[in-house]
Amino acid sequence: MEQTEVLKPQTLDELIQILHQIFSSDTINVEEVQNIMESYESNPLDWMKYAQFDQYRYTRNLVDHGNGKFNLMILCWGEGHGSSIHDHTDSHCFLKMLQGNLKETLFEWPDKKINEEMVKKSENVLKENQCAYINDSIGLHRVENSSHTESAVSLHLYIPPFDACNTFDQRTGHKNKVTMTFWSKFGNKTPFETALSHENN
Ligand SMILES: N[C@@H](CS(=O)O)C(=O)O
Ligand SMILES: [Fe+2]
Repeated sequence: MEQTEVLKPQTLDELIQILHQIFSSDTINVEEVQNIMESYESNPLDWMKYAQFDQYRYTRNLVDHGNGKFNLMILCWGEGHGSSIHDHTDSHCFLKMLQGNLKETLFEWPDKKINEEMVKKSENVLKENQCAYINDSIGLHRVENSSHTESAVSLHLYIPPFDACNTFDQRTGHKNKVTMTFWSKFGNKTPFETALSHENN
């Protein structure tokens, strides 16, 4: 344990190795993981093959499935692309910037009984190499690349993995379960039919 705290991953592969070590035990030290994710200095040569964009919306590209314990993926955000407001299915979620900036807006969980505009808690711009953390007890979020000129790339770590989440209507707080899909896995584009049968967040 002590050892991993001082390790600075030099490459994405090294970061992945460290994550495998850390998650071989069942306890999660959020701050430790956040520090390690942050200490990796993004090098596009490490992650280029996973950075596959779509013209219309952000893509989710699987990098490593952590022996079933975690999912590590690279999300590619074109200009103006954003997510809906969503939860994280009781998982831990780490979000590290690899390129560009993303705006994260936090929301409170809506009251199921009342139909009203959701309450914004905070807004934060995530910059290159920064690593944010969220889980369902912190709240819900929306993530956006608000730039009209630059794309953005982020590295997401989910423990445990999940493939469905709830999205929320900002005006009413109504939720909707959606299945999430991978645009590519391990650098290979997902076949069209498989990708089509699911929705993105
Ligand atoms: N949690 C989202 C991305 S996010 O940046 O909110 C997802 O896994 O698609
Ligand atoms: Fe998210």
